[in-house]
Amino acid sequence: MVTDLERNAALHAVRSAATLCSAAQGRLVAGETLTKGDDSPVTVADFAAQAVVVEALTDRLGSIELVGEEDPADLASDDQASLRDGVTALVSTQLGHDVAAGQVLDWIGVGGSDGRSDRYWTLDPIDGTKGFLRGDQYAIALALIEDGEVVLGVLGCPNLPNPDGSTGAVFVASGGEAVAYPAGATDPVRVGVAEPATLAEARFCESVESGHSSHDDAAEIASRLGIVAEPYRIDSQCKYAAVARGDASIYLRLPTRPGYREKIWDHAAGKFVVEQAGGVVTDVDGASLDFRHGRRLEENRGIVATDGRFHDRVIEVVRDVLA
Ligand SMILES: Nc1ncnc2c1ncn2[C@@H]1O[C@H](COP(=O)(O)OS(=O)(=O)O)[C@@H](OP(=O)(O)O)[C@H]1O
Ligand SMILES: [Mg+2]
Ligand SMILES: [Mg+2]
Ligand SMILES: [Mg+2]
Repeated sequence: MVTDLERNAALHAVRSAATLCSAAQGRLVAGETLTKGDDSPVTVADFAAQAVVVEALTDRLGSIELVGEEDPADLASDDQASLRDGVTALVSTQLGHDVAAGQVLDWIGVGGSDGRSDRYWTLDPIDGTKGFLRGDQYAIALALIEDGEVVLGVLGCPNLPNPDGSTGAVFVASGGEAVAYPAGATDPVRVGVAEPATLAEARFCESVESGHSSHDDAAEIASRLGIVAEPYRIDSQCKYAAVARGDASIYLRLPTRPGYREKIWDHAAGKFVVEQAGGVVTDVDGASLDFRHGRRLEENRGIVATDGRFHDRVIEVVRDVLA
């Protein structure tokens, strides 16, 4: 069960992080980006966004359990002093008052939970960091998980173009529906998946980076399904938003190497937005995503999200191609 207090706190937290990230994107200077141990990039804005989400949630809800992507240990060494200062400055600007560096690191550190309890939050403060650095799409993804099931998903997509010409929307999924708050709108609009009459009319989306999802396998799957439209390549969990509101009807995330396990924060919020908008999300074998195994989806491989109608057929072809 999700309380109104939790839903409102999560929406406020994601909006605050989105404001911070929008202000920071395009203004990063040399030294404000770091390569993590797994060779992936992280910026001052990723750390700062995690801090402001924790501040917003704990201020309204008291202590929380959170599985967050970023780790304050990456900022701890003496070499990282200027990165720490950059993070602290972004957080202070967003909160409107000076905050001590130690406080900022403590907030980020709240995200260190192992994700093995009955009820926890998970956060990707910037999903699609490579897209963020390129000046493209990224998302702030926050979800609440209860007994291994997502019960609340909030997805901030600050650069997503809206049908009315505005830019940016926050998607909220809970209680049987998915809604979007387009930039500037106070009232939410209901979002629902597209229902193309035939698979041939479907459009699929995939990662921009071929290292995150195999473009070659996706092209083969699309060809076997008779899909003619070019793939919609868009960074981050904006792919889930695209399926949820009908910009595309399939999202394929196809393993690029055998041992990779998806991180829970890369999928929890987005997959719930698609489901509450009427779609279906599984792994490439058609199995439900299982959030009971800690920080990674240990029992799943890859992702397939669809509008629902053609899910079984898509899985059949995905399994054939990946076999
Ligand atoms: N090998 C591999 N396979 C699958 N996924 C991986 C892999 N390596 C990294 N990651 C995760 O990909 C996250 C970004 O995925 P995207 O779909 O947004 O990528 S892309 O920007 O569209 O190319 C990215 O999330 P962020 O770090 O939050 O950006 C990573 O967690
Ligand atoms: Mg990352
Ligand atoms: Mg991510
Ligand atoms: Mg991230």
